[in-house]
Amino acid sequence: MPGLTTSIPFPDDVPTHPLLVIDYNLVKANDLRELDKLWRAATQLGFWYLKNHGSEKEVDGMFDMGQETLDLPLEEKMKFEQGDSGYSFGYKARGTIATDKNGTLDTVEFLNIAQDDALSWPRMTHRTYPEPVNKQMNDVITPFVRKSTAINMTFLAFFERKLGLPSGELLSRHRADEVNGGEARCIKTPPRQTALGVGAHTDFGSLAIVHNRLGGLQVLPPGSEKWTYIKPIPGHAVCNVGDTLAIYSGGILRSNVHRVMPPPGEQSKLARYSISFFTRPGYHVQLGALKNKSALIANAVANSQENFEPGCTAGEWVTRRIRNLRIKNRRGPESWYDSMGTEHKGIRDVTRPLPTKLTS
Ligand SMILES: O=C(O)CCC(=O)C(=O)O
Ligand SMILES: [Fe+2]
Repeated sequence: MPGLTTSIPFPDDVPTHPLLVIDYNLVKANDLRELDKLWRAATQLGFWYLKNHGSEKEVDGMFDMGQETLDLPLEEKMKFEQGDSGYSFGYKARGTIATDKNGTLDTVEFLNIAQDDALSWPRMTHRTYPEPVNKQMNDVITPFVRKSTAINMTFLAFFERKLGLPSGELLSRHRADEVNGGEARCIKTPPRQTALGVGAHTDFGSLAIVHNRLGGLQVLPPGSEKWTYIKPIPGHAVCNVGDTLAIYSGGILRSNVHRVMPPPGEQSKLARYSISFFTRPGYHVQLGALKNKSALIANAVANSQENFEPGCTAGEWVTRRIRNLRIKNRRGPESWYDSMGTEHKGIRDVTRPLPTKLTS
């Protein structure tokens, strides 16, 4: 089992950020103390560990499938490349995305499999995939997508209640039977890298579930200027809030900046594979704070300097965000894109607050 060759432990001399541990069994049982902890995690850092997620078998299968696919010859993988138009599904080659203001290229490759394709299999909704994906769709990928979707829908149902939204307001924006940008991802970082793998970013969609066996994922905690590792804990997923949920909630739910570095210490000798699942709203759903549906959200928007009105649909949003990342679409070494996907001239320092009003 590829990722399990974690013969090298996470070093104990690098700083790590403690995350709250949420027990999925207790969340499903509506345990009030656990739900309170989940709310704190989602509103303060926007990251938490999830234990008892019940998808260990599917996650192991995803690591095997991901390694088999990403270890294919480049020529084979390139037949499924995403291109530069902002399309999310398929293969992303190394060196196609800038990780900083100088245009330093990324060192990771990854494969995105659309939630829609996994759920409609063997009927294609968006696109085709390499053979190892097709082979594992029934036994591994579709069950993984179903379980991950169920987890995120459980979280959304809870957030909806806590945000004072009428029942269904968040869930109906993330319907699995409407075309959407949800996807499963496998990322590969080759051994012995020194540069950033995935540059500082906030996730584009609503919720992410990340499964890691090696270190590398880092967060920049609010108010801090120090990037710190999130230590992988066996059997625990790392969950986080993304931008579209931050937008709907008027910033109450926090989409925190994070990045992927090469694994720390001796672990850097190993190739790093990670498995993630992203829930995104339906393509045709309009983005914007749900301030007319909840007094809590209206109040949060009134007290915030941020712009929660990108003025587009979730489909347009994700396309724009991805398109802006691709190195071929960058207009100069000193442009950067804020979390609303808007291009800015000049040097961005992610430890500095974003400009208050954005013209999107
Ligand atoms: O590989 C990881 O640990 C996280 C990846 C990530 O942040 C992403 O794909 O958005
Ligand atoms: Fe991310």
